[in-house]
Amino acid sequence: MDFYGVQGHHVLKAIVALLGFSLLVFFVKLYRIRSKMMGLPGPPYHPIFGHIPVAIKMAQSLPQDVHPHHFWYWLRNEYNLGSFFYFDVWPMGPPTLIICDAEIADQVTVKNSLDKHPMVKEYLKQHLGLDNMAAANGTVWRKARTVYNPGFAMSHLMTVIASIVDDMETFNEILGEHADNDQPLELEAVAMKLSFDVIGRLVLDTSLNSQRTSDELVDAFRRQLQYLSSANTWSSPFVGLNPIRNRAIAKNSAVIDKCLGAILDSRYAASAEKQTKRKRSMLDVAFKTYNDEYKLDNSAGMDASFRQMTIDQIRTFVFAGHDTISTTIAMLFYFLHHNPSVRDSLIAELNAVFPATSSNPSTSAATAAKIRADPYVLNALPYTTATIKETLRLFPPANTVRVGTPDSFITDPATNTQYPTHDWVVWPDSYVIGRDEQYYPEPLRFAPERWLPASEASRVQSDGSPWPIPPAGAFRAFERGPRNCIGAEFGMLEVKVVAAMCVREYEFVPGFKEGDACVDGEPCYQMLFGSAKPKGSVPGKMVRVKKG
Ligand code: HEM
Repeated sequence: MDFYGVQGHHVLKAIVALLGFSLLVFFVKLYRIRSKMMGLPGPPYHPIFGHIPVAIKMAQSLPQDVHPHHFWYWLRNEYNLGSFFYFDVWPMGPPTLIICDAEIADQVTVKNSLDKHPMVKEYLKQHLGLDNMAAANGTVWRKARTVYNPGFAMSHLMTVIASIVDDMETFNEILGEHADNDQPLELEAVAMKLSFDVIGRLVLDTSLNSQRTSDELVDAFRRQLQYLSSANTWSSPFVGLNPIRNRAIAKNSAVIDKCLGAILDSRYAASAEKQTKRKRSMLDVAFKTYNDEYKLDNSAGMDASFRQMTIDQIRTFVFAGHDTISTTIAMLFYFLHHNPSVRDSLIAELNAVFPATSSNPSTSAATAAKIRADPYVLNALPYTTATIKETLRLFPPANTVRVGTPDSFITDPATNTQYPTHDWVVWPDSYVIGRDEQYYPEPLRFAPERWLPASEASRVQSDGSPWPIPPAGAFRAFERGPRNCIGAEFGMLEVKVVAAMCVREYEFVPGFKEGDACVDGEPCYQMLFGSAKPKGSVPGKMVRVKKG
């Protein structure tokens, strides 16, 4: 048989040769990867299949939808692994070095901050653009961080708090409607709309009002987020090839660009005038830093590459900020339900700082008034801060993934031996470190007292001895070093406002059922959905707290 004049047996030979070559490349790579693992610490290793047999056992022991945080915790416990270990399931996933020790984690993030792994850019580029701060490295990252750092400074955040309190009042009302109608809710999903509104205030100085209405920009963002869950290397490496999915992402992206571009252009034109006013949006702050740095004059119009970079960064702030905060809010309510004595202590602090008054008999109204008058009061809530930190310790919603290099090694502090990072995805794991008994006695106990200042008398364990002070590197919910979370202070402030305005008026009753899948006995485990999200978005009911 002829194919366009080429004889059939030639075609067959070409196919066989191609297949043979591909197999050769595959086996050479397999050999190279497997031989790198020899002598490195990790679970039981098969010279051909690597850790795939272990991964199969792990998959049988955990629900299918778990976040990789649970993989690393399970492996460490199951095989009694130490402060770090290597895990190689290639070609099912990239060979990974998991760090479970505070000091070693600091070696790759603080002392020598390794670049973000290219797979982060690969994963995020369709959603956030190529220059997004979360995935960029080198000068692109440095420029973005320099432009936006002033917008996240505490002095600037405090100018935004009053408008955020408006959104919080809406959130409080919505919780009340759910309680009064006895309606089940997914708490994280309800809190996510609040997060969109709050980020809109911070970044765009706009009321998106997505808690009550639909908005073209927010709707496009929300549609876009649906495509995140399947886009992870572990579940399906082929998902990025789906043309229907890619078209939908491109369409949403165009809507987001259009909406943000319109806001940007009008703000840029008005920014010169706004710089004289006290309250400025993050965009105004960014424009000023940019203009100062490049000695530009607004009237010349915005440089096209700066415009695209700005759109990418705003997308990044929405992406990085919306669900990390909503997860933290939902998990705070969840942990408070299971720890009534913590709830009592939290309420005691809030009552002392934000008492109801004759002019504002409801605690939320009194709190809103006090925060509007003096936003810095939010920095004087040690127990509330401790409760949020404890929530983040047990349920860190995000993590970093770095790339190893030929000249960077980790050093085991116990032996002073160096181990390679080159060709490994480097994953310092905040979840495993946050549950390590050497830093946190009774690690599974929700005990905010461990975060209180050393001078606080209540900073004691059940046996009366003081909680040990964990090393700084053991709390990594916002990561550490130059690539730490730019929105950490803002995230803490927002959750504090929720706690102050809502916890005394509503209690959340989780709705997990007998027989629901659990991880370590916990039905509300972490799932992979962009970030580490709580199972089922934390289903349950809101109940009004009885007065008196
Ligand atoms: C409770 C809330 C939050 C948590 C737990 C959290 C956690 C984190 C973590 C762990 C990282 C490191 C990620 C990595 O290395 O890939 C990170 C980075 C980042 N976060 Fe947050 N975040 C929170 C809120 C926010 C908010 C509100 C914003 C913005 C409005 C934000 C913006 C960012 C950005 C832009 C980065 C990348 C920074 C860089 O690489 O220089 N985050 N966050």
